[in-house]
Amino acid sequence: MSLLSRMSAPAATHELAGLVAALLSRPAGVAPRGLPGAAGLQQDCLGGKLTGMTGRRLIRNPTGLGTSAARIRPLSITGPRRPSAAPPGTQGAAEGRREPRRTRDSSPAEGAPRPPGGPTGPGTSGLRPWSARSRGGASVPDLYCPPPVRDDPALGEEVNERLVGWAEQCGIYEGRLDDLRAANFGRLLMLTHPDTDDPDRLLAAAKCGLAEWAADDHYCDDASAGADPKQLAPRLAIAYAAVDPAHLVVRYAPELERAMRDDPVLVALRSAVEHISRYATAPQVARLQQEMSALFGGFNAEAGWRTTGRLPSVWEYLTDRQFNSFIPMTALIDAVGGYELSTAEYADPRVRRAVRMASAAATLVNDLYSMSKEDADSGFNLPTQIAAEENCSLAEAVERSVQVHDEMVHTFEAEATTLSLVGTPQLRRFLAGLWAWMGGNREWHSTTDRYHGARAE
Ligand SMILES: CC(C)=CCC/C(C)=C(/C)COP(=O)(O)OP(=O)(O)O
Repeated sequence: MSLLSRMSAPAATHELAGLVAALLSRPAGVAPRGLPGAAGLQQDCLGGKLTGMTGRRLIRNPTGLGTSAARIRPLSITGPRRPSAAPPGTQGAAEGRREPRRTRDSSPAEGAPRPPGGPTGPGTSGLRPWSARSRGGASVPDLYCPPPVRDDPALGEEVNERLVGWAEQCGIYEGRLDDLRAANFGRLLMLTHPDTDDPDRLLAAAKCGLAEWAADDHYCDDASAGADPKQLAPRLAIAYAAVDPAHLVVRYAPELERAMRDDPVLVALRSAVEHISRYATAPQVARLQQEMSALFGGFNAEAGWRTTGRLPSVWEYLTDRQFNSFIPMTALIDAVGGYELSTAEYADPRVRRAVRMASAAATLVNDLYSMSKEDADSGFNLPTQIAAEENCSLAEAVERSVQVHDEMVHTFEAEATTLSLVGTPQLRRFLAGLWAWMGGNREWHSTTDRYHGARAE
């Protein structure tokens, strides 16, 4: 019996649950009475004054000529399937852009499809326990995590097939396409972005995620796929140029271009960013680039630990996991959903904190589920770092890792709740999107062959 199989998934009860459910069904800026943490709203983390509990928003909705498309109705991610608007300012702007085929509307309606796990949104997990899902008899870790909002295997399958075809064209995971198909990254995207049913939007985001994973596998983790810590930093510098184009003078540009075409990881990164740019606005693409730059910095830290043979301390590892995390994937939540969170709001330190907490917690889910695979790859994960530093058994270290995860999720939940009061409808929708992302991420990790297939066992 594996370590993970001895842990059971409990009811994710939480005192905020009912209040947050009430909050998410209200218009922005209207607080339910007695919301825990409301006092913290009076002051932001830098000591500055917030605009007030029930008053103005963190960022005002845009007003004036031409801004009506940027306003959206209050969030309900359990709404019916109807075509939604393209991201503000992007309609038909790029050649080849496809409109969403099926995208979920944000308005509630009678008879709307209910998510498999019951009520959703930050805080609502306490309303319905997330039931343990087992595979081959193994139960999941005891994690505080929402349920998936939507599980549509056919949609996941469609995205996955197209994704594997694209990977083959790029040349990533050569000779391992069957493993790639079985990992079912298409399902991950279907589960984590429930506010669109458009396979092409999901595919665009899936390509970004898979290209990031390919950089991790081919450059960082998997020596049999070419990973070499000594080569990592210069490789990543060039890889960043695939994400955010470098502009060389005429004499040298062809050599860079050749390098971009010769390396499957670079081909994948460039192609993925090109595809998502059909749906994302320029500020959304810039956000993705910024998060990928930080991701690559995190990859470099791991390579440093590998080459020096020094294990990171737990605080150091957790700091790296703030950047070397799923944050480039969560950064696309609004672009995939067909709306836009403004740069100003995404950059607000309180929003950054919430986004980092949620994305890092989702990454710790990866640490817990991928432990056996990482042992084989000599990769890093939180339980291993805790066991080494705190001189405890791996089982105890797993329990402590779960506590770290749960604290982050609780923190996100409370802070997302308060941010929802002062933010725009787009922010509220984005925060609910993060919550949904965490639920879908956990579901995928508990079922994917990447961590439960023959190689992982
Ligand atoms: C954004 C993205 C998909 C990056 C890939 C690296 C990353 C942040 C992971 C969570 C993958 O983690 P890890 O390196 O531990 O890989 P496996 O768990 O072995 O799949």
